[in-house]
Order: sequence, then structure tokens, then C-alpha cells
Amino acid sequence: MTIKPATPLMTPKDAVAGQADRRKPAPLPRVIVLIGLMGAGKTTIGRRLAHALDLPFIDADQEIERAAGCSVSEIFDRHGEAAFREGERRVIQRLLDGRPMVLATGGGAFMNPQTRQIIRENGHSVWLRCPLNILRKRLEGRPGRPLLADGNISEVLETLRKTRHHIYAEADIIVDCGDETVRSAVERVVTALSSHNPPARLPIALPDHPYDIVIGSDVLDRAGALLAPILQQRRAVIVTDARVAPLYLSRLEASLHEVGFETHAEIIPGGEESKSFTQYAQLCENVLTHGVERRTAVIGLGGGVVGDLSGFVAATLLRGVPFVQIPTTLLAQVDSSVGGKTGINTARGKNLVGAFHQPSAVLTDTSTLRTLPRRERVAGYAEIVKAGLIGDRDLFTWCEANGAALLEGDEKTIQEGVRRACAFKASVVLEDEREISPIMVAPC
Ligand SMILES: Nc1ncnc2c1ncn2[C@@H]1O[C@H](COP(=O)(O)OP(=O)(O)OP(=O)(O)O)[C@@H](O)[C@H]1O
Ligand SMILES: O=C(O)C1=C[C@@H](O)[C@@H](O)[C@H](O)C1
Ligand SMILES: [Mg+2]
Repeated sequence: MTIKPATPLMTPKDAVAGQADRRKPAPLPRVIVLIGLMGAGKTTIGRRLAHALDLPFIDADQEIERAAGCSVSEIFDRHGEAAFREGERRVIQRLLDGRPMVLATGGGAFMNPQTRQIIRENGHSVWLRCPLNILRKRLEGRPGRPLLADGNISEVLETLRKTRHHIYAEADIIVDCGDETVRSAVERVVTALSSHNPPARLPIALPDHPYDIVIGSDVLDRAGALLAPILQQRRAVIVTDARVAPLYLSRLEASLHEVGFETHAEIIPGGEESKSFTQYAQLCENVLTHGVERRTAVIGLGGGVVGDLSGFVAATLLRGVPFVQIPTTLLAQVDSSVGGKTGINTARGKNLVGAFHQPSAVLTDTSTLRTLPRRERVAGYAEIVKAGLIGDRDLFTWCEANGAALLEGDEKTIQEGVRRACAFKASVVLEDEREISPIMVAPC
């Protein structure tokens, strides 16, 4: 079997953040983009933050004013809000060219999907989240903000909160700012930036269906922010089992709700018996009764049984809906969640009815392994060793040096093991996505 060279394991952004070598403390990000409602302090905090980090400071509103030769209010008056928004998008695109800086955006900038994508690709976004009563006090009697020109400030702010907070929640980092001094707000942002530990991303470069395996600790709490840019609809059906649900379902739901997802959960009994025609039919009926559309995602939260069954439901409901895997056993993290194989068992054997259905993303939260019995962890580790034995000498050598720490539950070591095993498996999948070559069909 020929193994393709490993796919790039890190996005440039992760590499900048120091993910390439986990032994070194991550350096602070060098392109920091502040977002949040009017009056949150993006300009004020941003200027001081840039000074503290010895970075240039740029205020997008001021850049737009300079380019237009008039104030934001005058742009709104003369050309209308749509023209301002278009100018804002162009200015931010021009500014974020890789140069290190602290960029304070206007309150509406992050609402534009293209601008969000530019920020995501080129910087680290920080949402300055501030209670509305404080914003109101700061903004009262201060001209220059056209959205507040006519209308009651509290009402305008409440409308903006409703329409914007769930989008701001997609930021890489959220910092709660209140009535403290600007200095302590800056300190808070610096602390958040230095403790920020972005997950590693392993791109699976399938020609027709590329996606990422995102690996990190507490990824579950950021699931909403990670999935919102990928999924076409903020609606999802979560499938999980009776053991996993009390442990992790509410955290997943909370992170999805934070970015405006509507969710419905289906809880199946744990164990291999659930990979049956009966359970499959029941699940399909339940989901259809609840209501599902072509763009509604099915999210499998659990081990291999949940992943295989929910994946098959996703592959077949309405002839296929988007699917997300959130594997919570080590075995599922290194094996069944990679490759798009879904299915159920029949009386004649395991996995005999199923489909290839690649996920839109795999979110691997290694902190969920803390509640996994050691026996299950050993089973997952055996799969990592197997990958090393059959085709990845470096991985096997890595296991010899790090196996004990992994089995002890050291999370950084687990993340590295998962990443290496998934990279190996991904190279096999890229070679032969549908397991057509004879070697792939062999039971290994
Ligand atoms: N702790 C604080 N953090 C941030 N700003 C504060 C703080 N205390 C007072 N302010 C004041 O709040 C006002 C609003 O701040 P600023 O103009 O920086 O907000 P902004 O987020 O840039 O708003 P906009 O989106 O309208 O540009 C300023 O007058 C600032 O001095
Ligand atoms: O919240 C907003 O939409 C705005 C905020 C300001 O920074 C300016 O960009 C403009 O007044 C619009
Ligand atoms: Mg400002």
C-alpha cells in the first residue's frame, strides 16, 4: 500500500499561534481584530492594547472616513448605509493583508459574511462583550453614530443585541468588559489572548468534499462558533446516547444556541444493539416528525455506535443532509470518525448496510475522554498503534515514546496521538475513499 505524503496539519493561523510545537508557550497573536457593539471600547481599548503589545493600531471607521474624505455620519447621509457597508468591507479586506496590527472594526463590520471570512482567515477576532446599560451610559449625548441619530438608545441597542450577539459569538475569543477602567479591560484582553489555545486543524482534502478535523480541549464549548461558518442553516438535530447525553449534551446545546442554532436532541440507548434497522427506522421517523430540511445538519455526539448510526441517518434522510461528527471515545476519534463510513448491523453481520457520507466537519474534543473508562482508552490506543504498525513507522516510534503518557490521560499527548493517527487514516482515505482497492477491503 502506498501512503500519500501527510497532508498539511496546521492552518497558517494555527502555526502562527504556536500550535506546531506544543512544548513552547504560544506567542500572542499578531493580528488582533476587535469586534462588538458601538461603545464597547474597540477604539479606546484597541489603541491601548496596540501600545501594550507594541503593534500598530488601525481604526476601520477612521480609515473609511479618510478614504471617503468625510465622516461616517456624512457617508450615511449622502450615500446611505449600504454604500457605507460596502466601503467598510473593502477597507477591512485591504487592511488585513498579513501585517501585524490591532484593528478596531466598526460595530457592523463582523455582520458581513465576507468580512467575517477575511477576519477568520487573517486574524484573531476578539469580541468585547459589554452589558447594554453600560453601553447606553457611554453613548448617551455623544454624536457621530448614525444608527443612534434618531430613536431611543436603549431600543436601538436591544435590537442590535438581538440581531448581532449570536454572530459576534463566532469570534475566536470572547472577553467580558464592564464598567472597569480601560487599563484593566486591556489587561483582560491580554490575559485572554495569552491563554487562548486554538484547536489544531487537520484538513481532509477530498476533491469533492474537503473538510477539517478540529482537535482540541473543550472544543465542545466552541462547537457553535466552529460550525456556524460551515453549515448552511442554523438548525441541527443532535443524536447522542443515554450515557453521553447527561455528560455533554447541554454543553453542546449551549454553544450551538449561543450562535443562534435551533436544536433538537434524539437520545438513543447506548451499545451496539442500537446499530439496528429498528433503531434506524425509529430515529428517521422521530427526526422527520420533528421536522428536517435538506440543509438541517445531523450531529452525532458520542462513540462509534452513535457516529455510524447518526451518519447513516444523515446519509439517507431526504437523500442526504449535512453531517457533523463529535466523537467522544478515543476509538471513534482515531477510527470511525475519519473516512465517512456510516452504517448499521444486520443479522448476517456488522456494518453490512450503510453508506459513504463524508461529514462537513469532525470536532474532536479530547477533554471528553476524561470520563472514558480506561479500558475504552486502551481500545482507542490499540487503534493508534495499529495505524503505526501497518503503515506509519514514525507513528509507531511515537507510540513507543508516548504511549504511557497517553494512557495516563495526558491531554496534549492524546491530542498529538489523535492528530497523528487521523493524519495516517486520512492519507489512506484520500488514496481510496470508497475502499475499492483489495488491500482496503481486507479486514484490518
Ligand atoms: N472601560 C472602558 N472600556 C472601553 N471604553 C470605555 C471604558 N470606559 C469608558 N469608555 C468610553 O466609552 C466610549 C466608547 O468607546 P469607543 O469609542 O472606544 O467604542 P467603540 O467600540 O469603538 O464604538 P464604535 O463601534 O461606535 O466605534 C468612549 O468614550 C470611551 O472613552
Ligand atoms: O454598529 C454599527 O453598525 C456602526 C458602528 C460604528 O462603529 C460605525 O461603523 C457606524 O456608525 C456603524
Ligand atoms: Mg470605534
